[in-house]
Amino acid sequence: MEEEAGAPGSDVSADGLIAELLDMGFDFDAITAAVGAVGPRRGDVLEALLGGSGQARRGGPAPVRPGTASSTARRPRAAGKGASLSNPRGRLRQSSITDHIASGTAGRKESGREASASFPCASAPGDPRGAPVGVDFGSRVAPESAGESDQTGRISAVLQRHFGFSCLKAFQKEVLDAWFAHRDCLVLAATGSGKSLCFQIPALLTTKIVVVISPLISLMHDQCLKLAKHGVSACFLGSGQPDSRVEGKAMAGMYKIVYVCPETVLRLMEPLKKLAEKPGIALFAIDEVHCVSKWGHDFRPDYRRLSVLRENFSSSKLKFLKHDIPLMALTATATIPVREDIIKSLKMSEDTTIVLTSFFRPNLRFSVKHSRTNASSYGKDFKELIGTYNASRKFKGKEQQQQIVREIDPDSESSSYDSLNDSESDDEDAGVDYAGREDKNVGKTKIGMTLVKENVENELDLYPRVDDFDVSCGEFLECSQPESSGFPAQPNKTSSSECLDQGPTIVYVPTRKETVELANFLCKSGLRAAAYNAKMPKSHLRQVHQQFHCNDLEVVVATIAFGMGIDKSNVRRIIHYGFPQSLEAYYQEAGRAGRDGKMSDCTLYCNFFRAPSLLPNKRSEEQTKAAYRMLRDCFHYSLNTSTCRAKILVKYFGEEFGPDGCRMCDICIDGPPHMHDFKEEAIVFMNVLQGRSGDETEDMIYSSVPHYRSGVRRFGEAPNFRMVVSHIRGKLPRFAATDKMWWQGLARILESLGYIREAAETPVSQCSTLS
Ligand SMILES: Nc1ncnc2c1ncn2[C@@H]1O[C@H](COP(=O)(O)OP(=O)(O)OP(=O)(O)O)[C@@H](O)[C@H]1O
Ligand SMILES: [Mg+2]
Repeated sequence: MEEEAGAPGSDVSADGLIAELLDMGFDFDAITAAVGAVGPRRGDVLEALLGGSGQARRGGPAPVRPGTASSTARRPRAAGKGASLSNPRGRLRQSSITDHIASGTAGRKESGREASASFPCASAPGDPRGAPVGVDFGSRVAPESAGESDQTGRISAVLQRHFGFSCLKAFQKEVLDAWFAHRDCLVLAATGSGKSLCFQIPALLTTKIVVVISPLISLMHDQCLKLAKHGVSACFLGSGQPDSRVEGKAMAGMYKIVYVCPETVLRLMEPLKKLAEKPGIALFAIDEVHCVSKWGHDFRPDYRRLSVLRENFSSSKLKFLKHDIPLMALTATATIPVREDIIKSLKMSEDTTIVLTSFFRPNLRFSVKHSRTNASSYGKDFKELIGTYNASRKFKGKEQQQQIVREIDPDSESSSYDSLNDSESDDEDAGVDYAGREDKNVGKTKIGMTLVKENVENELDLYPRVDDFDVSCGEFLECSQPESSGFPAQPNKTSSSECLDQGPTIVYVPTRKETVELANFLCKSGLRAAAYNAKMPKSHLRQVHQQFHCNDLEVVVATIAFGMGIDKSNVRRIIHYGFPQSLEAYYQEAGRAGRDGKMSDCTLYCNFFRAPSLLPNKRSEEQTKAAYRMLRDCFHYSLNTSTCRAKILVKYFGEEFGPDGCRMCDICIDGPPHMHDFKEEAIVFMNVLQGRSGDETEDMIYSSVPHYRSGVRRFGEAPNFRMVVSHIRGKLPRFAATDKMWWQGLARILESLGYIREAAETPVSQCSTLS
């Protein structure tokens, strides 16, 4: 039987333990401090680390469900059965968090392969994949005949010298082994686990160039800056590249790592072939590779065309190549169908190595709350957040706080937010898209800069755009000082005040307009907040990135345009104020939190009736259906009252979680709610939906699934939800005082059980009885 974390006698070497704990998502500094304090006993170190998280939380924001989380959060999950995952080729067993906790995990075998959960700074003994396989190391490193220990030594040296890390994580080693073997590799590892290092290290082991395909300028910029700081020359190419000479220099091999957006790769095929000949291309890394798949949440058509890489850079096509140039495809959010689609679409080779780690993030605490998610609920929903930040700078003078407000909105006296309070008026507009609502305040809002009207038009950022960012500098040399490139040298040091000891918050909202509305509201409540959406001027977006990285902002209120790949260690809260587009998008965005391994909150505020109105109408039928499918998964996630949130999320990516939950989420803490019998209400609702009086309460047989609309009803269409509720409240006195939101919840439950359907969906003909 596997030993539980913290059990006596579960000691391993300090290096092995550090590697295990890194894999679990703990911060390196925290681990070494804990090992220093309590010695290299796994149980003691875990206790110290988890105790430390609890302490950190006591000093941090109030927990979502106060009072109960801290004690249970410290309990390690019992070692259950190791998670197994049906991976596309069945070659590798997925590691689970229990692997990381249980002792003796390294060396467990499955399917003929070692699923080592950890390794110190040396290859696992006897690992056949560690054998030297003719890597062309070029002039910087030893010749190909070098043994495995030399290989490990070189990696260690590079890791220490450039990144200051003492060990690779187990999965990083697996990936590098595949690269040494010239194999294509699909890397599926949790957000914040360190995927970037997998393709950055090869650039430092050879004289060849690493070409990285990445979807966003902001992401490329961020990574280039970090590389420059670590003494690695890099550049990015694409529509956002301000210096036309950089492309030529990159194709001449002057930067170790070249980031390219997918559109540009297609244009650069010929120069890349020359680069492959001299000085050579070590690998093509395709980051955020879920963008390849139509089934993924960030589908980018140009990613699909990246099959040209396998077609053109093989030894059969380019005679000077000894081996095909390996493809390394990486993502944190790919469901099983998406993985299959990726391998097929990119034409990855038959013997592609799939490196699969647990998607579980042990320090993320998930919860769901129900809300109107509009301006009328800001006051109530953000009270705690505002209190948290304001309290942390209580020693600051009142005068200074007022100045912040004046800076941000000189028109504060005319603000509509003055009227915001905790009242829960039964606003009939709640749940209706903002499109039809006039907000005179927004056009004249200032958030550190003047926003013009077109910045706040009510549109969704459907896909993050590649040119999402405006940069002044397009190349990043080893000697570049990060300051000169715009971002600070110490990105996680608080530069402006002590108020950010909690770490910042990202609030995701569905529409661009809301980014401005909510940011304005938070600014007026005394917080340092900024809006971020794709339609804002790029100079503003750049400023937000910079301030966010410098800890000058407490809250960024953003659409999906902000997030993918953002690697800031101390983000403490991710709030989704409204439904995400899919659970994949949700997990990706939530993954921005807690990258330092400390406890962080991921809260979803949902209004079941608002989501469909946010689906853009310019979609094909197929896209609309897919969007509904993804939304329905989000509904199920939020409607769930009995299964651990983390369990549902990792299951979505095909991972079995074992019998226990995370013991941190709202479900694990609060348990399932008391059951209520709402049969009478359900029958009334369905009767009215079908045009009956609603007074009959006996079981009814329906000839088809009744439909309803959440929007305005047109002639001949299914009844509008608002009318149904008005009818119930008007005609049936016992329901006169009922809340519309309550009926919305009931309707979504009925829908999830198949009793009713929203009219925009394809009708399903079936008989249902409520019994
Ligand atoms: N071997 C290691 N030891 C310690 N820290 C590491 C190691 N490898 C990577 N890290 C750190 O982990 C953090 C996250 O890395 P990275 O941005 O590559 O994550 P990611 O897996 O690409 O996440 P996402 O899916 O969100 O893009 C970085 O700050 C990096 O320095
Ligand atoms: Mg990444």
